Amino acid sequence: MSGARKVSRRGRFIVLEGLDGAGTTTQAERLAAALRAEGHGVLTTREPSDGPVGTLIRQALTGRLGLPQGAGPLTPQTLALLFAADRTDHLAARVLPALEEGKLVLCDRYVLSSLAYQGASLPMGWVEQVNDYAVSPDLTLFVGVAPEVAAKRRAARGGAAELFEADEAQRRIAKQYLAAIRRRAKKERIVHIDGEQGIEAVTQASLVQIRKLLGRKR
Ligand SMILES: Nc1ncnc2c1ncn2[C@@H]1O[C@H](COP(=O)(O)OP(=O)(O)O)[C@@H](O)[C@H]1O
Ligand SMILES: Cc1cn([C@H]2C[C@H](O)[C@@H](COP(=O)(O)OP(=O)(O)O)O2)c(=O)[nH]c1=O
Repeated sequence: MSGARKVSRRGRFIVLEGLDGAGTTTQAERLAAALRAEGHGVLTTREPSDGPVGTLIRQALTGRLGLPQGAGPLTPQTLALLFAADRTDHLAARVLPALEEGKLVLCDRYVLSSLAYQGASLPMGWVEQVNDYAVSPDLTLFVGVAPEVAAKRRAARGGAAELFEADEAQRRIAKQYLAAIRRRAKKERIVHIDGEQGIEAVTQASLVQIRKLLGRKR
């Protein structure tokens, strides 16, 4: 990000991104296992985080906020600010300490999700601005799948539908991801992984990119 702070980080910050159902949760677990087996210290984490604001967001996404009768829904702006607020807590509580300890941090979603999801209904420049505090990842792996493929995988996975999971919203978010990647790729390393391959192939393609990062001098 333009105002990204320089923090002492001996570790590496790796982010997984993609549509709901693209397979980032599956890959985060598999990549962590593979990297730990190679002797790396790994922290797996996610956004929305498991902190107080992240927990509130997850309740909002599934309509479980428990608001009094008549209290309106959160506006897109409020939600964007909540994601950005959660991010600052998450960085302070989990990500930055692990990076300082020299760990590999594998994070399921980060700023690019805000640019794609909140940027689908708000000016992307504003969303970027409210996330200015967030440090840049060393590598982002975008697990790309067609919205129809992601929808089939969500249906097979089951579970309650969340706020952004309607088919039309996902098609808009897919386009927005590509616009966000074009915008951020000038300043950050973002690699597209073909997420329509089998699970193991996606893991191996991701490991190639992570090993490249680990082999590179800072
Ligand atoms: N490459 C893949 N091929 C086929 N199915 C997959 C693949 N990756 C994940 N899945 C399945 O799709 C569903 C959604 O995956 P998940 O990792 O939960 O997605 P996300 O965290 O991106 O929403 C799960 O049931 C998972 O087993
Ligand atoms: C981190 C982040 C997530 N989101 C959305 C993406 C998902 O729809 C939802 C997170 O829910 P989650 O359960 O993590 O999604 P999944 O496991 O299916 O990928 O929040 C945003 O809209 N903005 C953000 O900044």
